[in-house]
Order: sequence, then structure tokens, then C-alpha cells
Amino acid sequence: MTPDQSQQALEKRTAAAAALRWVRDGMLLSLGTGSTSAAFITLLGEAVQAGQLRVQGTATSLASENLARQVGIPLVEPRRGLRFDLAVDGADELDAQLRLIKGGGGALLREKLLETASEYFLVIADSTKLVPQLGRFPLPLEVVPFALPWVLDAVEKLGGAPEVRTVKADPNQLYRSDQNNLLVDCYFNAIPDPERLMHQLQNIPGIVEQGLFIGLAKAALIANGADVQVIRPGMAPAPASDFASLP
Ligand SMILES: O=C[C@H](O)[C@H](O)[C@H](O)COP(=O)(O)O
Repeated sequence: MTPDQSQQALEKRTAAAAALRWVRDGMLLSLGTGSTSAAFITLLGEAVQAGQLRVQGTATSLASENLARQVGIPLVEPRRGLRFDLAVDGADELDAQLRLIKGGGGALLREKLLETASEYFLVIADSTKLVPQLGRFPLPLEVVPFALPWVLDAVEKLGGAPEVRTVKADPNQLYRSDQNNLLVDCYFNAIPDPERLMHQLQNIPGIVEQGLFIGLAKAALIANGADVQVIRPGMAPAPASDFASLP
């Protein structure tokens, strides 16, 4: 790990620990996916094991479900009417208006489902994730395999350079989501109008979900060194220590 990577790992854990302070006894949680969420799930599991918190959760990926099980968080299966008190999840990029790019870990579909079904969606992230403009990170799409050629054509027409995701350890093998769909990473370099791009992508048949999350997150906890700032749309950033409960 380079010094930058270990600083980033520390910040992820710091943001996760800050989010844990706002989890209350009895909450039903949506558990996110990725390394920042894994730090949160691990800390949450420790609190559950220590008898400090009684909570239940549903995970946004099979990986997070396995981790939650390992650390002793009771899990709830999807069912009609299921709503979550709080969703905690990372992001690949976010701007000051809390527009997010998600799906770097391939879990965007379940993340969007559970975060839409949550009363409060709290983003946790290290300082590298907060950007002035979205788009440096390639925008992930979950795509039905049969639709792939047409989706690639359509993304190119929108000005993106699409790349079908492969498995890191074996670049000859296509990456599959938990739903067995393909992932396409779209390089736009800059996304000046995320709302417009989101609507354009939503109109392309065969895209099951796209990685722009707009209007879903209520607050973000951004760790910068040992400090944690709360970011909310239209409000000045404030230290997380100013809030005794969810901001
Ligand atoms: O599909 C993955 C999720 O959207 C993650 O929340 C996102 O990729 C951030 O992951 P990490 O916390 O590892 O940076």
C-alpha cells in the first residue's frame, strides 16, 4: 500500500466510525457495498457483538451480506413494505449537491433499490471522492447481456467511451453482477449535466440501472485526515462533531 492508499484507508474507517455514532438501537439498516461500507459493517458488527446495539440489516450485495453474517448482524430478506431507517454506503464520486457516481464495486442496482427504500441515505467517503464536477470516474452501467451491442452504440452517441468490465484477476473473463448481468464503465471525463445524462441513459433499453444517484443522499460524511465534515445540499459543510444525531 502506498502512503496515499493507507491515508485513504484510514479516512474510510474514520468516516465509517462517524456514521456508527448515529446508528440507534432498533434501527433497520441498508448496508452498502465497497471498502468504506465494509469498514462500517465491521464496526457495526463489533457494536452488535458487544451488546451495544440491536439492529437488523439488508445488504446491497452478496459480498456485504456475507460480511454482515460473519460479523453477526441479523439480516432481513426483501419483502413487500420493507423500508429502512438508514442506508449507509460509499460512493465513487460525489459533488457538493450530493449527486453521486456509484457502482465501482458492481453493486449499483441493489444499492439504488435499497437506498430508494430508505428514510435517510448517508454517504461515507474519504476526501478523494468529493469532486467539483462528476465524470473523472467512469460511470458504471448494469446491462442485460443480450442488449450489450446496442447499449455500447448508444453510449458512444452520448459522447462516452464504453468499456465492458472484466474480472481484475482474469481480463479474459467478463465481470458479472450479483444478478448475472454485465457491467459497462463509461468514460465521459466530465459530466457537466448529470440530470440530463441520467435521463438519457434511463431511456436506453437494456440498461438495467445506471450509476448516477441523484436526489437520494441526504448527507455525506467526508473524512479528511482525522476530521469529518458533514456535507448537505445547499448548506455549508459543518464538522460532524456538531451533530448528536443524524443531521
Ligand atoms: O458498487 C459499489 C459501490 O457503489 C461502492 O459504494 C463504491 O464503489 C465505493 O467503493 P469504495 O468504498 O470501495 O471506494
